[in-house]
Amino acid sequence: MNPATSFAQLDSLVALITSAVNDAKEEYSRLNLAVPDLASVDAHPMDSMPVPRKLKKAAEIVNGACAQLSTLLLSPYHALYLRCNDYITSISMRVAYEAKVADHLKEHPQGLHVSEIAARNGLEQGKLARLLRVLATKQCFREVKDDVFANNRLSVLLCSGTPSAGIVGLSLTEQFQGGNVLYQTLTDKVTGPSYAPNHSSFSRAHGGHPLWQYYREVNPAYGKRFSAAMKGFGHTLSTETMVHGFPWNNLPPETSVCDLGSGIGYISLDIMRLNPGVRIVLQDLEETIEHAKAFWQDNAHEAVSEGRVRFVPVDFFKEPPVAGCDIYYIKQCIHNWKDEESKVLLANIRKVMKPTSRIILQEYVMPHLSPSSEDSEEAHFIAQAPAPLLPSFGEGRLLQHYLDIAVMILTNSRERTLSEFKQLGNAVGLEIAEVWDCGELSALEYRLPQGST
Ligand SMILES: C[S@@+](CC[C@H](N)C(=O)[O-])C[C@H]1O[C@@H](n2cnc3c(N)ncnc32)[C@H](O)[C@@H]1O
Repeated sequence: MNPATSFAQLDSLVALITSAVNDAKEEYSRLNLAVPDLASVDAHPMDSMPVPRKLKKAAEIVNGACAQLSTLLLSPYHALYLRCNDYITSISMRVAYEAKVADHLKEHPQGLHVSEIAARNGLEQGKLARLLRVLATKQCFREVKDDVFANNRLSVLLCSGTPSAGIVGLSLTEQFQGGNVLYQTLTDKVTGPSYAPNHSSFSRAHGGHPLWQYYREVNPAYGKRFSAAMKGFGHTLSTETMVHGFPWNNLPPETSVCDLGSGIGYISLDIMRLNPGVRIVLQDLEETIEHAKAFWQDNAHEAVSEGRVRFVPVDFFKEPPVAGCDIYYIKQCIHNWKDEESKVLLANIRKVMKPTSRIILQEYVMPHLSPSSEDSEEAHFIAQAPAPLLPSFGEGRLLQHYLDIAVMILTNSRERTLSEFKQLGNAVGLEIAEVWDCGELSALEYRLPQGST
């Protein structure tokens, strides 16, 4: 190929980056906000507000295009080696998290010598410094002088008690341990082809227990951490955007919303803050509903005392949820189960729907990566990235693929495409009426077919 022709792909990627960065600057100017400072440990206003669509898209394009551009310019040996060793970031992060490095640095904004950090957590200082340097290279922690480390915008989120601490712990322990035995799980004649929860790699690494049973019977402390992790993960997925993606604020007063598989119900709390007229019913397994009660008592006790929220334990496979609600909201539960169980769950809801009831299922809708994919319905609902990026935005939307594998490891389940969601609904007599773009996740709206009872 003519060298000049081959430069076109470099130029296209750079042009995409330039245009996306300009969009980002416009959004920060419109909101009168500065771009976050990576060295700062203070929360930025953008961290707790709905991320504007234009800014989110700009970040996805920059992320996808920078990754693609650097892969073009690096030698393939170098690029491949880096990918094979991505886990070194995870293991370094685990050491920093377990050894509470961020906590130790909290009172030392100017930084602390690694010998002092090591004196507090008992690790060998030379090894600790090398691990922290890997993380600092990935913009988590800063090395402010030789062997002196300080927190920054990312590392401060590793501190105990922050919203992200739970999801960091879950990712780096139970999920990581499961991931370690994924290959054995996939090549085992029994567990490889199976989608049963007790055949997950998590189960292989944890005495054969499926995840929920493990939390209930073996490690309730991790079970509690999982509930907190789901709330923290809301920040990763930009909960605010998820809540603003569906018109919750237009629902008439007294609309009943059953949050099924609610966890502690933090999204429902956001929904109620957006529309105080709604009536919430939280439904989950008994022990999780106890966590939900405590969370609502701490964060919205007046809604509890005024009866605007009810707590009703359920096993959603064994019995239907509370009957006759206007909305059945179910977020990131179906992705934990294979089709058979998912159909039972949806069929149980269908049994108690009124003709006007809607199911709002909030999940990732997985894209096709191939530019030749002709799923026109998907193209209608799901934004495609501009060429020469992968249509799915490549690394710009890596998170959805990470989560797809996380649920493979933890619960032996998967994220689904739009046509798979359609098939699930059709199998139990439900139709998809709308797909709402909620930023990271989508909200699929299922209704009963017209004229059905
Ligand atoms: C991935 S979490 C999602 C929680 C919440 N919707 C959110 O997005 O944060 C899945 C939830 O399903 C609940 N769950 C699992 N099995 C269940 C069952 N048989 N009946 C009711 N809830 C169940 C879990 O306790 C957990 O809270």
